[in-house]
Amino acid sequence: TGTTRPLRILQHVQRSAKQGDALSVITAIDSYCSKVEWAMNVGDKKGEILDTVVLETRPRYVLELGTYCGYSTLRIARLLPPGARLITIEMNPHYAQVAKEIFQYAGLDAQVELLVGSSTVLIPQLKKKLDIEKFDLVFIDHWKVSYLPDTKLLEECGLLKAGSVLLADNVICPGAPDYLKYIRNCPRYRSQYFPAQLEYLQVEDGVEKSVFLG
Ligand SMILES: O=C(NC/C=C/[C@H]1OC[C@H](O)[C@@H]1O)c1cc([N+](=O)[O-])cc(O)c1O
Ligand SMILES: [Mg+2]
Repeated sequence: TGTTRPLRILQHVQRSAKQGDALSVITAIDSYCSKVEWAMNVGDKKGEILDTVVLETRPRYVLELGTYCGYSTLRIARLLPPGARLITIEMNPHYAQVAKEIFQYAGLDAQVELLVGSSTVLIPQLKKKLDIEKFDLVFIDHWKVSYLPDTKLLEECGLLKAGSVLLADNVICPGAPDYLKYIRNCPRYRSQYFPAQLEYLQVEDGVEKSVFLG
């Protein structure tokens, strides 16, 4: 095995992290991706901003768009109270399989509901299929061209309420210019930019936190 980057990350986790210890899994992934090979996890610096937003939002219903290997899913899941629900959508079945194994290794697989498929197809099904009313927090980290259409879809499907928080990764690099323009000019949102760096690199990036006003 070890033929793909996600599989090599999983192998490193299984070799270096402590089973059932989510923080050691998070640390192992950051160590591997900063020293051995880069991967598109939100990373430790932007991850701390994510942690802060999760802790201050205290969400009951969380949606993540773009699971990849599950790094940010773990960062969120470890901070949620029992009874909270974390739904993560990944359209690449291989990424989803690796993420599932990483959740199991970290002991958080019961806290995470992983859906494999296109976010644009799955978002309109969430209310019926998963009995979800509204999301308190949405972490957006999938294809950058999908940020804006999927945000509009969340609005149209009535999945946001006054106070819902959107947190978008990579708004500078690779960038999501149409999303930024919309979310910063739409009167239904109050946005705040958190400058940081692209994961594991000295390149400028940041996350955009936007509160839906209803
Ligand atoms: O494309 C990025 N993320 C989108 C992920 C895309 C994958 O997830 C959904 C789909 O399965 C696709 O294969 C990305 C890219 C960089 N980057 O520096 O290229 C940095 C990041 O943090 C990123 O989230
Ligand atoms: Mg990202």
